[in-house]
Amino acid sequence: KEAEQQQKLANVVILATGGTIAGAGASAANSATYQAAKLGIDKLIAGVPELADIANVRGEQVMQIASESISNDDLLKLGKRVAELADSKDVDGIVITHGTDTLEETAYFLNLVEKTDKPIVVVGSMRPGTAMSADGMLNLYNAVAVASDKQNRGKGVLVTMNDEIQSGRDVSKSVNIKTEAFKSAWGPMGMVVEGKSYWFRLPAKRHTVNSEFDIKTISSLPAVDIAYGYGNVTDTAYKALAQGGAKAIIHAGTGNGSVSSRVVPALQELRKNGVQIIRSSHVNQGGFVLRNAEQPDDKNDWVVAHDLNPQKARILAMVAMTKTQDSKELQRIFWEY
Ligand SMILES: NC(=O)CC[C@H](N)C(=O)O
Repeated sequence: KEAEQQQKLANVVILATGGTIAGAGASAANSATYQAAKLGIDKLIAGVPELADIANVRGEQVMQIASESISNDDLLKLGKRVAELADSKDVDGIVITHGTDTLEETAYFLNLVEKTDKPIVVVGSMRPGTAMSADGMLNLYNAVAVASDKQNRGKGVLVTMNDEIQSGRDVSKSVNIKTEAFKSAWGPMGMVVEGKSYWFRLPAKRHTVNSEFDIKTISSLPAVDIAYGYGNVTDTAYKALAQGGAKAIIHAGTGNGSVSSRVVPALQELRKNGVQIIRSSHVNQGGFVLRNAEQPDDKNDWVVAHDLNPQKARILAMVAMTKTQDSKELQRIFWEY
């Protein structure tokens, strides 16, 4: 009977990378003070015995770190392992446990480069498993449930936190401490309740199988850095980043991605020297930067990130620049993804 049930269940691999979902605190009252990335994947799986009812689950520890320390090389390593598993006939879905600080970056990266329609779900938690009212167990259960359901194929890389199914492209950590941390300016795509997925909308942007990018052909990512716009800003950071080797600089601009008059000449100069300048906005949600609004992008040969926040714009710029150094092509890519 047991063997029969196993045959019917989907095969889901959990790739563990660390974060709070693998964290541990000194006491149950420590919901915010704890160490991330302490528990191995076997302990995480053992902590949610109900997983065995919904999928044949196995785990792999890809790394064990807090996500603010994830490097481009880590992204490539994870992305290549996801692709290998997605190609395997006996894998139906993939879950990645991840720290929440850069979860949105990893989810968007995978959304751009994984050529599969199998569900890929990135998940984390806001409280360690040792805390009262820890959210990791349910988030992981929901992630495995979403990854094991064939109906969830072809919808891009997903993020399941706080009962919601979010697009890996759109979602962003918008609140810290609280468990309703992950939001998208365009709303969640669905809900996952008691392991069942309920869909309300689908992504309009190119992703996974419809993407022109493929992790299997990417061996390194170019340096792309971010500089922040604010009152009384100087051009020091922008120049330093270029000197440090940045091939593109994401301007995390005020409002419409506006650029201080004290910074404009340096950015024009950097562009002439070959550095791509990409204007985004650091407003909290719903940034929307348009070409030639606030700044003459056609004249300056700059790119706009449209609705992508600065950290997501960095991911897309890196991936795009593995294929093109042309600013018009870059701009096309920023509209399409
Ligand atoms: N809630 C979290 O996962 C944050 C812990 C840690 N800073 C990380 O991103 O891995």
